[in-house]
Amino acid sequence: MKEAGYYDESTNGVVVMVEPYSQKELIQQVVYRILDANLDRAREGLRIIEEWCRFGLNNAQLSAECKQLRQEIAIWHTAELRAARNTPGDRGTELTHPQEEQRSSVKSLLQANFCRVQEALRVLEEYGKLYHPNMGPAFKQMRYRVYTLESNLMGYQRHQLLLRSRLYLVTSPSESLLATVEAALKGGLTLVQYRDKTADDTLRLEQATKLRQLCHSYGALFIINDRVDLALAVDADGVHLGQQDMPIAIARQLLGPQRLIGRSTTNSDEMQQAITEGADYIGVGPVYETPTKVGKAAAGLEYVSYAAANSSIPWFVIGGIDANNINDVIDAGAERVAVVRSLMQAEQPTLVTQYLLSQLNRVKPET
Ligand SMILES: Cc1ncc(COP(=O)(O)OP(=O)(O)O)c(N)n1
Ligand SMILES: Cc1ncsc1CCOP(=O)(O)O
Ligand SMILES: [Mg+2]
Repeated sequence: MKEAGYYDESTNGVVVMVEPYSQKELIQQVVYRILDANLDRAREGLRIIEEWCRFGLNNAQLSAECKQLRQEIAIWHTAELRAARNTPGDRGTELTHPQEEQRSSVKSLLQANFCRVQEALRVLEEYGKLYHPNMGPAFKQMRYRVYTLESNLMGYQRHQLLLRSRLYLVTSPSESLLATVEAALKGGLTLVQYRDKTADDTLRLEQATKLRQLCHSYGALFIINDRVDLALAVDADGVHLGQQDMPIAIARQLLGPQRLIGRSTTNSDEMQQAITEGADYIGVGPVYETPTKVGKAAAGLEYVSYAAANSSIPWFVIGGIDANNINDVIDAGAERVAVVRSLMQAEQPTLVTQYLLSQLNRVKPET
């Protein structure tokens, strides 16, 4: 015979009951406590995610899936499991990780809570097998649903932010790469592409990792030029592919449905093909000839007007655009602009970002 203490809720205080327990009963109590704690943990984590889906994203479908999962979990939270609770005696409640106290962004908050929910569901799946024959399979299925929820939520957020983005900074090699990008982010930039055609992969990995962290800390999207492998390696939001780069279908297979794929286009055929192949956005240009892309002929303002009338997905005009001519491309129908030199060579990237955005924000978006 063993002794075990527990918290008696009926007296509303800490009462250590000393009762005779068999070894089997003692183990059962421990299993019940594990189930009770993890049922709470999974539901709390889902509630935190649900609040963002509801109030942050205003997305009824994602909110409903969180709610449905919470309700399915609640069904398993029986009175006998609740009765096994032993909060004052649980040393684990005092343990917090320093990272739990600090979150750098909503994204990291959501990721931490998805992690928490998935861990709790895994515990419920394993220990649940000792409680009821249906509990293990039920929680396994819920765990997979939470993976799908996470992927859908992250993909939805990316697409929403892409739709809201009017200005796109494509970087060029620079001594002050991070400082320039940060200055532009401070001005309200929400979309950045890392483009370095000559650096070796060690430097690309290092710079792309730092830029991804920087962009995400400002809530901005981070895209990699040309390289799907690099995009995956640094957990970027997507990749930008030219006509000579990897086909969209293969990139999609590698990146999955939730990351963004952009495609460069210089004419109507390339535009239609990019849309048919499932690009999330297109580059339209070069509108003007530019030293950043030597030898590439200008597509001109006519192609901008064509895109305005025909593109069913977000499109960014690119090539030679600056504060002096931005209103010409806007007049031709552009609502979104991508630039390299205008920001990378600006003395005050924050001010230039604010100016370009102020011009673009005068037009109402179609998509
Ligand atoms: C937004 C955007 N549009 C077009 C391009 C050009 O891509 P690509 O034709 O592959 O040329 P490189 O940039 O790889 O030299 C782009 N990068 N971004
Ligand atoms: C990468 C690219 N693709 C078409 S034009 C261009 C470069 C645009 O650079 P800038 O904004 O300095 O003219
Ligand atoms: Mg390319």
